[in-house]
Amino acid sequence: MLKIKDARVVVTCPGRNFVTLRIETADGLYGLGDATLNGRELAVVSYLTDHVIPCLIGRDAHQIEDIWQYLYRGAYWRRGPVTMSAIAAVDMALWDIKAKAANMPLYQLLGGACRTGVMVYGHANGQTIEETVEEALRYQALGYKAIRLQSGVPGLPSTYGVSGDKMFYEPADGALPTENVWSTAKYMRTVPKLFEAARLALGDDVHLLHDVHHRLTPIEAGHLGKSLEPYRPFWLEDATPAENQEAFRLIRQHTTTPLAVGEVFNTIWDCKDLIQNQLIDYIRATVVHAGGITHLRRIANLADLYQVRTGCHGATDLSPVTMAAALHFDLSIPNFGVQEYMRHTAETDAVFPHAYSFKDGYLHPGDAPGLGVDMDEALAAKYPYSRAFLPVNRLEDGTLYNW
Ligand SMILES: O=C(O)[C@@H](O)[C@H](O)[C@H](O)CO
Ligand SMILES: [Mg+2]
Repeated sequence: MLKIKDARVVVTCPGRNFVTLRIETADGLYGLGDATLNGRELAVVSYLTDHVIPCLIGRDAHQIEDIWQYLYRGAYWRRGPVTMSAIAAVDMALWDIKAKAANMPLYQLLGGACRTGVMVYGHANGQTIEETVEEALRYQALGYKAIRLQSGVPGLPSTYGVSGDKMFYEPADGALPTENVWSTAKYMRTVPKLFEAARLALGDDVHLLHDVHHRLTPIEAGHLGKSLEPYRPFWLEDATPAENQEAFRLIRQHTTTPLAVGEVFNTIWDCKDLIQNQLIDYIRATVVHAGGITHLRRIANLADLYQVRTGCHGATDLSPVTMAAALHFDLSIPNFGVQEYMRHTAETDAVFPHAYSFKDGYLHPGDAPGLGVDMDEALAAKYPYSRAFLPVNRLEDGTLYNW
């Protein structure tokens, strides 16, 4: 028995907000879990402190599955990003503790390494197609085997995925949500030109990805997928909002461009139909927003039956704790596809020192016991919470649209 003695939540903002759960056992072991939900952070803080932590004290940290079921079924109100991020944080911290107790890196407990490294994709973005291609060449020179391309759209003042500080794109800001303007027609004219230019400049050996960020109708998505086929994209991400899983059938009827979806999913129920009907190629659910390693493994196992591979979300709002958890998971599953990797700032890396490292386009979680991530709490305390919102999006006539 590894008795849970204490647990607390730490909120810090080294450039952006992170919520971290720290669970301690009676024998002095501790584990970390990420609970960051971008733009809605404090809801998860309250969920953990007010409703979860009191139920954890005294339990056996070894009983990961039982504690997962206890929190999921015990809430009665199932699913949802706040609940599932809170459960994820507990799950990550318990896996961290178990692997530390075994004195092994977590991936060993998950079945051992299935590959030598985790292929990651970086984000190349620019105001123009030329600038984006230039940026992509920079990623290629750093060794990246896969690169996501997002460029500004002529006629629109700002576009999702494009920022001044290129390596460290962060959409959340402001005392109130930023308002962007969107035109599907203008966007649809730009993306094929971007892919044509990028394929020409980068050659055939690099994987090119694109995120539509939930902005098209199914028939528009089918059209975009078809128009990108000549440039062989690795995937088209979040082509339509996925509350309507059935919509992907329509997209599929029109294009062989591989489809990725799921960064906003929080349980297997959000992607079950998409997977079983073979309507997607990559599932993007991730450790922190989909109930932790325990639940993500369940999703990956279902996906494996249908040759659907993983492509875990890995934006900067997922802390180094999630990044480490994702890497142990990625290394250990048979149907890994690719891992998103947006570099954290130096301030964030200093608060969360970690064993994972990048080499030649691959990340490796390292061989430190547990997740291989720590938290410098004295440093974390120097960066108080700062409220930030994700943007909203309006059509040119002012209609509120999907961001
Ligand atoms: O779609 C992505 O890749 C991300 O940038 C998301 O917009 C972000 O993680 C939301 O918090
Ligand atoms: Mg995305």
